[in-house]
Parts: sequence; structure tokens; C-alpha cells
Amino acid sequence: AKKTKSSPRTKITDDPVKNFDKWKRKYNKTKKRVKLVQKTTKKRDWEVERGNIQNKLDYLHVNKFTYVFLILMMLLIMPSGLLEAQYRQPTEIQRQTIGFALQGRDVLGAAKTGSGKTLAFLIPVLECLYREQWTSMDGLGALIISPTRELAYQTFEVLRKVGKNHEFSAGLVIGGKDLKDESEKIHRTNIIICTPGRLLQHMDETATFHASDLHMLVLDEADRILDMGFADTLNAIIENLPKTRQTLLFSATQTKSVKDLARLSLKNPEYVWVHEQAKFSTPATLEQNYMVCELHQKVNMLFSFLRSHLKKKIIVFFACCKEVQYLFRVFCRLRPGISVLALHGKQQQMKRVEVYNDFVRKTSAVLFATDIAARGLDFPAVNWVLQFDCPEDANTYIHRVGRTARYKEGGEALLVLLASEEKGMIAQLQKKKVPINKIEVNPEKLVFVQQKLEAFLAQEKEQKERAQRCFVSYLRSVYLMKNKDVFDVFQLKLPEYAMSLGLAVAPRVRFLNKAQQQKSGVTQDNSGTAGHESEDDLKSFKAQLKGEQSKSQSSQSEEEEDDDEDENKDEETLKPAALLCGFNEEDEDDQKDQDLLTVKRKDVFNINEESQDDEAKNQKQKESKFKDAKKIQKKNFRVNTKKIFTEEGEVVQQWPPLQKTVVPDEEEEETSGINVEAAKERLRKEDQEFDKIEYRRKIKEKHRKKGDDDDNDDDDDDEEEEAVAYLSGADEEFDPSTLPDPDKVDSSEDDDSDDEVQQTQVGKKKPRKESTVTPLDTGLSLAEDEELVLHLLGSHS
Ligand SMILES: Nc1ncnc2c1ncn2[C@@H]1O[C@H](COP(=O)(O)OP(=O)(O)OP(=O)(O)O)[C@@H](O)[C@H]1O
Repeated sequence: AKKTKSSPRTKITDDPVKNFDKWKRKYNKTKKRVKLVQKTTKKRDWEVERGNIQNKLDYLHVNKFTYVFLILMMLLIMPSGLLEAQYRQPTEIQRQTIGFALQGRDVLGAAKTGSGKTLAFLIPVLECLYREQWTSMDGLGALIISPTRELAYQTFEVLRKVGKNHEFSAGLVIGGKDLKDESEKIHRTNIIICTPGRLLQHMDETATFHASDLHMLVLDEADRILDMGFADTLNAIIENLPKTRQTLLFSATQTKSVKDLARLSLKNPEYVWVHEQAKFSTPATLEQNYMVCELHQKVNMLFSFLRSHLKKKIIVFFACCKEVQYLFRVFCRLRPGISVLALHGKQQQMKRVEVYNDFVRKTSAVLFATDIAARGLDFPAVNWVLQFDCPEDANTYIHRVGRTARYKEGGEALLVLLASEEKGMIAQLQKKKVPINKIEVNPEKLVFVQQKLEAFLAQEKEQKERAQRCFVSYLRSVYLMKNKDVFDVFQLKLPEYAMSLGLAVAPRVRFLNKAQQQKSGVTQDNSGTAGHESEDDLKSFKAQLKGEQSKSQSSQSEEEEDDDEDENKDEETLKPAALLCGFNEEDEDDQKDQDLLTVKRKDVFNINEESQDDEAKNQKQKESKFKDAKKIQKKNFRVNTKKIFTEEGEVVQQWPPLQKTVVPDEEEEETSGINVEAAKERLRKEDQEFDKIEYRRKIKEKHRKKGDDDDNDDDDDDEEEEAVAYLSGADEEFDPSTLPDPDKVDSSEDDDSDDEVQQTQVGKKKPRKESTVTPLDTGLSLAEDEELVLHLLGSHS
């Protein structure tokens, strides 16, 4: 056999060239095969190193975690080219927590803002899943919960960078995104970064999603997620998670509440508070000052501040969305010389991301924001944080100022306080080890913008309404603050504040009046109708306010969690705010809240009638309706009176509607003589019934008009849906706009949205419609028809 095998070889050797070619082909083939085998079996460098570390981890002491960390950093970061991102040395919180986390311990990590807590939990998340050889088939392995969408988005981006070489699937699950699309992918996702509301929504609604194999739960900004605003949502989420999981909690203001921690069923957690012994709780590179400024000077102060910091990157924090909305618009028009951006919870998700990215990119700009931007956001190179409104508490202060002076960088913070807030707030800050100095405003440097704002408001009605909402919303936020040592709404000078926003008259805030009455023990007798409010009414009113507040807090909410921007839920989150600070337009749904707020309608909204400017032209139709109505009132004209006759020949007035008795006739027969009391009662009932019907009609009419306006309003997206208003009830003055518009009576009859009350009471809609739909065919020519009609009319009169 050997011979037969060798014979061909000998044959080949006969032709050396052919022989060499054949040998070369064979050699190349073998070389290729070897290379292929080598390629498939050879581990990448970082994989080899990971193997080594894994072996070493078992015997390394916790104190040696610097070493572990450095190697981990090399494994995770260097291969992805992130050395450029300056992750060369671990920060203190990373050094101290990663070791415990890798040992599988539950960790409570606390360190100053900007100290690198994000990597302190992302590295263990990746490492843990890697060790478990997690694949997409294994489903959810790690869950990271953030209080705001922006923070979740930011964490997701960091994870994408540091986990570049891993094959895990990661998903961002936040409100405002396509729920269906998320539902289809979520069961294949290994690491989810989410906001609580949206996660719970998937737990409830997405059949394929389950978290029963979860290994690691991370709460970023843990104290915020554990606070009252998220309580129910978080409890529901935790119920769906396995008890065997590992839990990591991180925040710059970590909770120590045993009650909070018990909810999470932590197992012998390791508490790592890096800066516990530090002299201050804020970064050493942060310079902090506060100034006392009168409420009505704040806008001037802000404008002056921006004018003198044109080349800086600044974040300005406000108390509520409506303040941001209004002041953002007017500041854009004031053109301070620096680009102005706004970020708040009532923006659509796309807009929020756009603003976020825009501000990240810009080197000089000012961002007007609510507290949705207060926690965790890592905007690069922010020079200044200005707190236009006093923060809710010292923790909120610490997070807000933490948006600057991050990771060894410097920064400055300025807190603007009212005189009434100074003592209480500064005491809180001192208690929390915040070093802050008082500085004075230089009155000579103040630029006054009030007149310009007045001019803007005169030109644009919408702007004026925004200013009014801003006014009420700010007062509401102050009123609802828990700490009454700091926040006292009754100390605020309302007329001056309104004027500083460009308003000529302060809108009346009814809940304040009531609270004031209660405070001073004064009761008001309205001689009849509404009477004075009882203690109980007031209590339930306050409870209602508080209820709304806790709802809205759940997202600081106007804000934070607001996971529910998907159309349906969005309304829910908008509602509380709308209930409490609506204006100018009436809405049926708000009837129950009409006692909460109201405005001096005449004083506030008729200002522009005197200034006959362009707006008058735009509003021509509405104005003419008003004027006509007023004229009619003065001259005592009766408009559009229409009479028809019954078959018996009785005259029936159809328009304007007559006030009909609501008391059954029998009653009249029963009584003999004149019963004054009964008559009074009857009249009162009649009045009530008529008022009710008339009131409902007015609301529906306005509601319909608003709908029309909204359809035409292209500029304002969903933000403008907040506009809701209240009619004052019994003490309401006559509104001429409720009279029929002489120019529109005909057209309005064709409007399908006309309400039932009007139809039944006025009884004019049906007959008119019928007559136009089926005209009487007389068999005569048009001219003859006309003649006949004239004749008939002549004989009637
Ligand atoms: N080891 C490191 N080396 C260099 N830079 C780092 C390191 N770790 C984190 N950083 C950078 O420090 C900055 C702040 O980090 P991070 O956002 O994690 O802070 P934080 O402690 O979570 O702050 P906050 O309390 O405000 O949420 C980021 O820009 C991050 O890239």
C-alpha cells in the first residue's frame, strides 16, 4: 500500500515544476486551515485578561480593589478606545463600591455630585452579566431605574460607550417613546434603563415581559425614587422582582431611612459614604453665593445677570413649568445676547431630547429648567447654576448646584432668595454642610425690563395668558411647599409681582383668598347664595390641593417621572396642574374646581380693549360681538326676536329664550291666596334652574370656541393644553359675550355642536333646519314665490 501511495509521488517528481506547484497549493491550503483554527480559538486580549482577573478576584482583599478596578477599567474601557475619555483612575466612590458589588453584596453608595457614581454601578452590571455568561435568550438580567427620562437617556449613552465590546442587549424604557415597539423588544433585553412609570406599564401590559431572573437592581438617585412621589409605583415594581437579586443604591444625598430600605429587602447592605467625614457636602471646586432679592425684582435681576455672563454656560432653575414656559418666551424676545433654551416636563419627548443634546453641545447658552434637570445630568462645562426660585429643601439645592463643578472642574452657584425665605433656607443649608456666602445686588447694574414685558403682553394675548398662568402657578408652588418656615405665600407682594411679569393687574387667586380668610379667621357673608365656606370645605379643599400636589410630585412630576406622555396618560399628568392654575377659558370638566381659582376677568382681560392696536383688528369678530352686545344692552334693543303661533293661535316667543317656570302647575292650584314665602321659594328655584342652564350653555359655547382656536393654533403644541379656566360661581358678573352674536345667529344654527339645552329651550334649531332641507314646493316661479311670501308677511303684521 505504501508503494502504491508513493508511486504517484515518484510520478510527480518526474516533473519538478508541476511537483512544486502542487506542493505549494497544498501548503497554502494547510496554512489557511491552521489560521482559521487559530482565529476561532484565540481569545482577544481583553478576554484573556478578564479570565486572569476572574481567578484573582476570589482571593483579593477588598482593600486591593484599586488594582481590580484598574484592570477592570482596562478591560471595559480601553478596548473601546475610551482612554480618551479620561477614565484613567477610578474615583473614590468607584474604588470603594465596585469591589463590594462584584462580591455580590448589596450596596448603598453616597458621594458628592459629579464624583462618578454612574460608572460605579455600570461596571458591576456589565461584569455581573458577563460572569453569568448572559445571553439574549436569558432575558432581563439587570435593571437600572432613574427618576427622569433625561437621566435614563444619559445613563444609557454611558452604558453604550463602556459596554461597547459586550454583546448584551440594552434598552431605554422611558415614557414618550413608542410603547408597541418597546413591547416587541423588551423580552429580549438584558439590561434595561428605565423610569419607574414606564417600567410598571410594561410589567402590567406586556405579556412577554417578566423579570423573574433578574440578577441586579440599581436605583440611581435612590432617595428620590424611594420618596413619596414614586412610592406606589416602586412598591408595585418590587413586587415583580425576585428576592434573590442584588440591589445597588446610589445618590449624592443617600437615604438612611430604615423604612425605605426595608421596602427593598436589602440583605446586609454595605453602606459606602465616601464624603461622610468631609467638611462640606458640595464639591470643593464649587463657589456658592446667595442674594436676597425682592420678588418683583427677580426678572430684572435675571436679565441683568445674563447680560453680564454672555460667554458662559448657565442653568437657571425655576419652581414650575409655567414659569419656565413664560419666561423662556419673553427672554427669547428680550434678546439678552446668549442663546436661551428651556427644559421642562410638559414638553414632548422629542423636544426634550433635542434640548438636552443642544445644551450638551453648546459652549455658551442658558438653560431655563425645572427640577427635571436637577439630578444626575452631566452637561459638560457648565459655569453657573442660578436658582431663580428657592429649592424645596437642602437636598434639592445640593443636586441643583451639582450640575456644575463636576469631576474636578470648577463652577459657581447663585441662589436667589426672598427676604422671607432667607433665614429658614440658610439654616437648612448650614445643617447640611453647604458653604454659602451672602452677596448683594448692585442696584446700579440692574436692567429694568418690565416695560418691555408690558409691551409684549399688549401685543400678544397668548403671552398675557402665559404670564397669568405663570403668576398663579408660582403662587401655587409656594403655597404647597411643606416647609412653612421657608415658604410663606402671604408675604408675597402680589400686585408688584404681577407687574414685574408685565401684567397690569394681578390675577385673583381664589385659593389664596380662602386660605387668607381662614388664617385671619374672617368669614365672609355673601348675603345668600354661596354663603361662607365652612371649616370642612376648607379642609377638603386643602386635602384636594395636597392630593394633586403629591400626584404632580410623583413626576416632580410636573416633571420627573412623567412617564406617561403617551397621549392618554399625559392628560393625567397635565390635569393636576391644569386644575390648579387654569385661566381664561372655561371647561366643563372644571366646574367642580371653580372654587379653586379664578381671575378678575374684566380687569385682566379687558386691558387691551383700551389700547386699540393691531390685536383689535385680529380679534375683530370677537370685539364686534362684544360691542354689539353692549350696544344692545345700552339701547335696550331686543335682538332677533322671533315669534311663532301655536295651532290655537297663541304667540310663542322662541328667541331670546324666556325664563320658564320650573314649578309644577298643580302646586299653584293647591294654594289659595298669595303665599309669599312659597312664591319666593319658587322664584328662587326658577332663578337657580335658569342660571344653571344658562351657565352650562355658556361653558359649552366657550369650550366649542376654544376647540376651534386650538385647531388653528399651530405654534403651540401640547404645552398649550394646560390652559383651563374657571368661572366664578354665584358671584359671577354678567358676561355680555354670552348674548347671541347678531352676526352669527344664523350660522351658529347650523353648528352641530350646539348643545341640547339650547335646542330644547330655544326650540329654533329643528324647525329652521327642516325648512331649509325640504323647501315647500308651491309649483310657482321664483318671482311668484317671493310675491306670495311678501303677501303672507304683510297679512301677519
Ligand atoms: N474614573 C473616572 N475618570 C475620569 N472621569 C470620570 C471617571 N468617572 C466618572 N468620570 C466623569 O465624571 C463626570 C461625573 O460622573 P457621574 O455623572 O457619574 O457623576 P455622579 O456622581 O453620578 O453625579 P450626580 O450625583 O450629579 O449624579 C462624568 O463626566 C464622568 O465621565
